[in-house]
Amino acid sequence: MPGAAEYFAALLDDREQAAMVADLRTVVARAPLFSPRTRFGKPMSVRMTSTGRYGWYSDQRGYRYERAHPSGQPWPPIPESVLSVWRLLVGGTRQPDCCLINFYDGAARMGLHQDRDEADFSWPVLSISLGDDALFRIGATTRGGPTESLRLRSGDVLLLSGAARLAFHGIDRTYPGTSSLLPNGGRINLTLRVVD
Ligand SMILES: O=C(O)CCC(=O)C(=O)O
Ligand SMILES: [Fe+2]
Repeated sequence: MPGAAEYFAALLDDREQAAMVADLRTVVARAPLFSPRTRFGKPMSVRMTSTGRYGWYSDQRGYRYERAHPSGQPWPPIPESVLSVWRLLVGGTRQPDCCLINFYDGAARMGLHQDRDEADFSWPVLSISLGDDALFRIGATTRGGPTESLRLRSGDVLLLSGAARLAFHGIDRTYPGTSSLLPNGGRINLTLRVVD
C-alpha cells in the first residue's frame, strides 16, 4: 500500500458492526439513500447519503459538499458508534465534518478517483467497511500509475493519511453473499472526512 495507507483488518467485532448498522438504519430513515449523478448526468451505481455538518453530493455542477440532504433537511448527526472509531485512530482534537454512507448492491462499483473536495489534506480519510466483501484498488497520487488490490471485509478499517491521502482508489466489485451482517445483503462503506 502506498505511503501512509494504514489497514486495520477486522478492527470492529460483530457486536460493534451490528450496533453501527442499527444506528445507520435510523440515519437512512431520516436521510434516505439517493443516486448522485456524475457531471455527465449519469446516475452513479452506488447509492448514498451522509451524516454530519456536510454531506457529499454530485450532479452536473460537479462534486461538492452540501449543508442539506436533497430533501432540504439537514443531514443527521454522525452516530457515536462511528465517531468512536475516528477518536481511536485519529484522536479527539477534531471531529470529522462528514460521514458519507455508500451503499453497494451486487452490481455497484466505484471508479478510481481521489478524495479532494476537502480544504485541508493534512486530515486523514477514515473508511469503514460493513457487509459484503469488496475488491478495493489503490494506486499513486497520479492517474495511470501502478495499483494494488485489497479485499476489504466487514469490520475492516482503512486510514488514508500522509502520502496516501490523495492516492487514487476505487471499488472494482463486491462479492454478494459473503456477509450476513445486512439482512438483504450488499455492502456499506462509511467515509469520514474533515471538510473545511
Ligand atoms: O467504498 C469504498 O470502500 C470507497 C469509497 C470511496 O472511495 C469514497 O466514497 O470516496
Ligand atoms: Fe474515495
